[in-house]
Amino acid sequence: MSILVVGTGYVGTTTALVLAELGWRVTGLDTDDSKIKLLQQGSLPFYEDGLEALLKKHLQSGNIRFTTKTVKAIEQSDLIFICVGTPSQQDGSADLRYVKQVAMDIGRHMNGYKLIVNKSTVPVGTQEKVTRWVLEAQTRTHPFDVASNPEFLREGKALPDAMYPDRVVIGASSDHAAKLLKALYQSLKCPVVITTPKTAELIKYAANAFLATKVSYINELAKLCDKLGINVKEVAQGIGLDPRIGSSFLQAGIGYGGSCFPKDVSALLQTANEHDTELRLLEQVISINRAQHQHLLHKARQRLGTLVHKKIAVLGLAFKPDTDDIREAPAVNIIKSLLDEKAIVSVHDPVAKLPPELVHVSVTPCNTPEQALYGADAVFICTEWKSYQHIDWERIKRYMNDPNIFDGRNMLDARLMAAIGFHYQGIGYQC
Ligand SMILES: NC(=O)c1ccc[n+]([C@@H]2O[C@H](COP(=O)([O-])OP(=O)(O)OC[C@H]3O[C@@H](n4cnc5c(N)ncnc54)[C@H](O)[C@@H]3O)[C@@H](O)[C@H]2O)c1
Ligand SMILES: O=c1ccn([C@@H]2O[C@H](COP(=O)(O)OP(=O)(O)O[C@H]3O[C@H](CO)[C@@H](O)[C@H](O)[C@H]3O)[C@@H](O)[C@H]2O)c(=O)[nH]1
Repeated sequence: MSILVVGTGYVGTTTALVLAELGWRVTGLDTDDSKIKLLQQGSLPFYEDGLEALLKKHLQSGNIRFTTKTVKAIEQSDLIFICVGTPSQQDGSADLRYVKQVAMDIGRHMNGYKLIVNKSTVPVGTQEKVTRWVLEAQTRTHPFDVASNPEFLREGKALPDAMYPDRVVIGASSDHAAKLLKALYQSLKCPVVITTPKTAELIKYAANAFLATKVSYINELAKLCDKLGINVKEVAQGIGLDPRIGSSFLQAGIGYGGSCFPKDVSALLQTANEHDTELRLLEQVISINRAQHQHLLHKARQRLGTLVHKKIAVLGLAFKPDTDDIREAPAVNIIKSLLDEKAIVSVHDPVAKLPPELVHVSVTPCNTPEQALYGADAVFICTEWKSYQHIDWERIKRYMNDPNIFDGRNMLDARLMAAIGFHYQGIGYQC
């Protein structure tokens, strides 16, 4: 079976490499020439631990190759994964234009049976749309199936998540398609949920919306903890030990970001709207999250009186550690608010870069955290990079103008920081 993966972003590249590791022959296709050139040379177009070694291994083994030649790639494949982006539109719904383009390309260049598998996160009913788009584009009739196979990997953990998934979800409308996909994944040794395409599509949104709800729930509780002088981390531990609740996604902070939770919760709400259904809980999840980063700014304003002309060091730009992805990163909103309030901002992140709209404004990008912290009136921790735990805080305190830490990820030890002489505040967590 010859496999084509269309879209070589975070999901497509990981999928292609894991399939290559499982022994399949895989082609990665992208319209972005610069990404393909990098991949052909054995370099990743994004930061993701462990993937580059696998890329080099399978370029050598011959299990993987990359191309921008759409027609040839489609003609030579039996199984095609769609892994292109599905960004938010103005109204919050998912933009399916890239998925449509791929479906039309496949239809136009089909030369025999193809199993088309959609891995992009798409609204319920998209499998039917893809089927229609392929049919409309066909110039000669060829049989095909369209299945839904949502992806659950996390950035920063993409390789282990894809190699050892908790489950594989297959939404297929034919036994043939379900059997082919089951066979493809059989060596993964995890539960396989075989269902309808619509159910598979909803499972993906329901999973992300549930996890986002957990985050907004603990963030709401953290606000109460602040008022009551209670440590939210202990509350999270105390409730998380109940297996019905579970300990994951109970880390309070400045809110969830990234390319998935914000857009997927909005898209699910939009689907509900289209079907005259109110999802009031999810409306609140979104609104809590949108305001969450303000909580940290509020604490700083209260402590410093004003942020005007205060020197603020922001540690961490990425929406979470171990990735360079800054899509919907809370740090970016915090920096924009700081600039609006005329603060002087310096920023450090081990891998992520400032977005273009913040490059030519008065934000100083720094190569080390120490550089960012020099002369600062306060530090805002926006991403819990492990390396920030290893900063020599005692030494750095001497170089700060005013030793204030506003820890948006509750990553430092409040008591230790206070003992060193810092004024330390986390989210629902302080000394
Ligand atoms: N990033 C994640 O952690 C993650 C996890 C699970 C699911 N998802 C979902 O997977 C999908 C892809 O996400 P991503 O983060 O990998 O996106 P991405 O933006 O990193 O990559 C998408 C790629 O598709 C390419 N592309 C667009 N149109 C194309 C076409 N016609 N032909 C060939 N290539 C084309 C783009 O050039 C880009 O390289 C989205 O629906 C997302 O919601 C993402
Ligand atoms: O206890 C927590 C856990 C997460 N977050 C934040 O939530 C966001 C999302 O984190 P995470 O889920 O780890 O990252 P993603 O890579 O966005 O992965 C999510 O989105 C992917 C794309 O759909 C899915 O495949 C994954 O299963 C799902 O976890 C980040 O900003 C985190 O900082 C918290 O604030 N507190």
